[in-house]
Amino acid sequence: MEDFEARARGLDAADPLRHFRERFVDAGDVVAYLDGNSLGRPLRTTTDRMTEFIEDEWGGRLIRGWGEGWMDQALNVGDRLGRIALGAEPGQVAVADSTSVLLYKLARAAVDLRPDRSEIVLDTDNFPTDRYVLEGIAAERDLRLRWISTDPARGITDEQVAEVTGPDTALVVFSHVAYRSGYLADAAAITRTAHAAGALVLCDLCHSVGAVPIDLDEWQVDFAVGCTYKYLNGGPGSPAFGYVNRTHHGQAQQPIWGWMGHAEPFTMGPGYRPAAGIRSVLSGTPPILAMLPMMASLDALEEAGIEAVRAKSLSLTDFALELTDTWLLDRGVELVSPRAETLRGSHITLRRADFREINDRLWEKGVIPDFRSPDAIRIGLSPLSTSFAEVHRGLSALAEAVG
Ligand SMILES: Cc1ncc(COP(=O)(O)O)c(C=O)c1O
Ligand SMILES: Nc1c(O)cccc1C(=O)C[C@H](N)C(=O)O
Repeated sequence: MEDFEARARGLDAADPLRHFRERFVDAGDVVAYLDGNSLGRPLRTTTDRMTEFIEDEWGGRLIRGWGEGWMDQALNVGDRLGRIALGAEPGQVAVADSTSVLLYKLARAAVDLRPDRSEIVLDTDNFPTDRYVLEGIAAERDLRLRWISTDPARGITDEQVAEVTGPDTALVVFSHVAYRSGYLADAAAITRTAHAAGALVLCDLCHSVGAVPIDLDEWQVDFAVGCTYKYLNGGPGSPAFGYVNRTHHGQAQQPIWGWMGHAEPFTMGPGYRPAAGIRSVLSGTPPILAMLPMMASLDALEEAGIEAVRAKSLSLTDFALELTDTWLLDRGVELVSPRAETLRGSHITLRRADFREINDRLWEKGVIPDFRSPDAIRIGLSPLSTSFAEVHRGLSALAEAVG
């Protein structure tokens, strides 16, 4: 019988990113945190960064801060995020709002670029907010939703997109990594397929950003959104980001015409005139304070490099899959995630009828995976903060709980 605990120790000792773990705030009672794909852990430097900001920039500079950098912060942090994690040249990413709101703004802008087309393509297993927001846009713009039925263990494929896209398709919306299964979609192929039909794409990056390499410019994605509280450790409710490919600047027009997206916000004149470029994505005052934790995380991500992060993510999920195969699959547990590396995000999902109750028991013991109704447990592995020992502790507790 293999000693997996020793294996985990060896994997941690050989992990080139192991030093990053100490940089995260220690959650005293937590035995294994396996939910970084829902809410990432804070970096220790976040505390200093926030204190300094409150004392010096906000407390010291007060309203003068807007003229000393805050007005551009949503775009400067967007550029940095674009370079480190999104494969986006400067001037195409803004940090603002929540994912739901940005999704609405950019999907509306997208369908309005194809006014003679009547359908939005999406898949049945996309995250609820994506489905609901698109239902709302369809009602508002008198469009039809064209559903791709996805097997929860898989995600959306370009072949499926090819089957349903055509001259009526205005927009294809999909998640790069599926929230339930962790399936990694081929964003470049889906984009090519949509473009071949004359449609645009909007990609939801919530479950990939910070864990999986992304190359939005190279893939020629039209629009993208994502959150910063998962693998970017931005904290609960931290702002989202939106990407608008440069080719659409000056044409794409989002529907919430606030003063911060105006060409001259402080003129306060009559009538809306959108700012040039990505600034027009903004509506209201940018959440300056709420961007700070994510900035600490971007420092760490830049230092580690996204390729090394991806390599560790794959080793972590490999190890979790091996433990699953050895301890769980003969006990009525089903794996609902792809096994192939090329199709894997940074979480794996397991299913059994009694997992709701088992998840509650694990949380009581400080083992924290994530439960998704009706019967799935997600094991989310955040490469900079999760150790192999933690994966071992978490899955052995799960194995014990399933009996
Ligand atoms: C794929 C995906 N899209 C969107 C969201 C949510 O967006 P919001 O930050 O607006 O709650 C989540 C998670 O909450 C998600 O997993
Ligand atoms: N965004 C969340 C929230 O505000 C509260 C609790 C959980 C979440 C989540 O992150 C859900 C998550 N996006 C998911 O993949 O299920």
